[in-house]
Amino acid sequence: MERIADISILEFHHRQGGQYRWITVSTLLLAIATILRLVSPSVAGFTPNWAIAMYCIAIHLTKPTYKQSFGIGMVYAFVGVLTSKAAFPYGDFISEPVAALLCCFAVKHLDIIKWKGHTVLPAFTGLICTIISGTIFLTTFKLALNIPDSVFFNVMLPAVCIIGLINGVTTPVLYYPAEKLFAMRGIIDVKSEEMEVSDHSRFKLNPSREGLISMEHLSYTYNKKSKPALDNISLSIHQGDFLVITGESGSGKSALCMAMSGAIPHYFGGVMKGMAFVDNKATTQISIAELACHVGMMLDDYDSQLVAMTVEEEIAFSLQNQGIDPNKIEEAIEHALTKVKLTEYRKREISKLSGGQRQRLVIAGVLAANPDILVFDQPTSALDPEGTRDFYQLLHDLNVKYKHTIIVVEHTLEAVLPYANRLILIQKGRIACDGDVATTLRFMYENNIYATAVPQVFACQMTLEKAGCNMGDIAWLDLDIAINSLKQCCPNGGRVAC
Ligand SMILES: Nc1ncnc2c1ncn2[C@@H]1O[C@H](COP(=O)(O)OP(=O)(O)OP(=O)(O)O)[C@@H](O)[C@H]1O
Repeated sequence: MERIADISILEFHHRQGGQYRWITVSTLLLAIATILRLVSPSVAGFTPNWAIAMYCIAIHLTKPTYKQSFGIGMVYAFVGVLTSKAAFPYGDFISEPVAALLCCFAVKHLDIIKWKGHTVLPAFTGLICTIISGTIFLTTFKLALNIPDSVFFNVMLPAVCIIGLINGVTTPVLYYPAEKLFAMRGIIDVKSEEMEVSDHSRFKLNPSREGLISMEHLSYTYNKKSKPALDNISLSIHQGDFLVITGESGSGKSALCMAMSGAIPHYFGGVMKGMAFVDNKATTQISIAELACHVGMMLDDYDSQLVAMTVEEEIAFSLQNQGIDPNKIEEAIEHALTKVKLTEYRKREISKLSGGQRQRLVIAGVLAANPDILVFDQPTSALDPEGTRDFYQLLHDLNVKYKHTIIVVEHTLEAVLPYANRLILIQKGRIACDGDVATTLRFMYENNIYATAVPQVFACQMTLEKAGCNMGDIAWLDLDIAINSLKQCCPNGGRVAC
């Protein structure tokens, strides 16, 4: 294992789309191939082999490993066998994985094959993979059904060569629009911006700070961006913290949350410098699935995280995804519902829940993995004041009663700050201030940085202080604190001592 002396210069490059994009792309193309196979007319008895063209395209676009390519070939074979009208279609189980592996080899090692500076690999793999796959398939067909040699050599093999030639044209013709489409949807990178993916597995990476999460000189620049979204962030988050992160729109708050959950760098394409550690492990050395056991995240469009029909099905789905023992699911559902106070809604359809209840359900689903840390990105943007108050009371319970560490990104600070022990102000991707709530609010007010977000009651205390009034040491985070503080300053209803 290689030791890294200066973690701030360590870089990690990642392509857009995440570790499972090979599944997304190959599955979508498989659906298209199956439809085309069923509806495309034949010309002089010949049709392209859509399946081979499509998995070659998927392998070109996502560059899977050999194991993953084998998986793609097997899935296409299954669908091929199920939809085939041939008397003996089972040769697909050999021919498709072999051709997929061949395509994977070509993508990894034969990218040098060029014509006038342009790659001709899609055409080459379309041709070769079809001929090899077809030959294997027909050989099994011949052996199984005892086809005479004369038919095999004079009819079947020439037919395979013709279909190979057709696929040699079809594959590149489909490849370029597919590349454009997937790049437009953000599933893959545009070819010209594609970068090598880094591998940190050979490094020995240990945090130099203590904490459930620690970030060391972390910078992150999204693909196609010149300015970093995060710029040299160093911080530690400790067990039991209730941390609020605030800052102007576009300052990098969500990016910071993404770096905590591992979506940066695992999903988003870009360049990360420095390192984020979760539970003392570098996020570049563990998978998103493993990170989800430590950090649970609720997105601002939380409805997109709901997938089932009823409340209990939703939580059961999360639990099954975590691989929880089926005998323990019942108990875990009950536990998660108790934590978010939704027990009485257990059988209810999700469509019949209010916005606040759906939000609690998302939290219950996140809690199913039993993460120590819960991250909420602008959770109350769709809630009314009462819903917002209830929501933060719930987070307070999760923090105090169930010992979860809470991280909240918020613009509207009044409702959340009474529960927080720490407030971070982000400005242009950097930490402008990190301290207890009163210290950061004072910094914002005095330096006029995002001062519009400072709660009015705190701004009032600052204004009185500026006027020379001594308002005591306790920060006015809500009206009750302010009233008590004022009562102490003027106990007999007298005038404030200025
Ligand atoms: N997927 C992305 N690809 C490229 N750039 C992005 C992406 N997401 C965010 N950015 C850019 O990164 C910077 C930080 O964005 P981020 O969403 O983290 O800000 P934010 O503080 O959470 O903003 P808001 O309060 O509006 O949600 C912005 O300049 C934004 O345009």
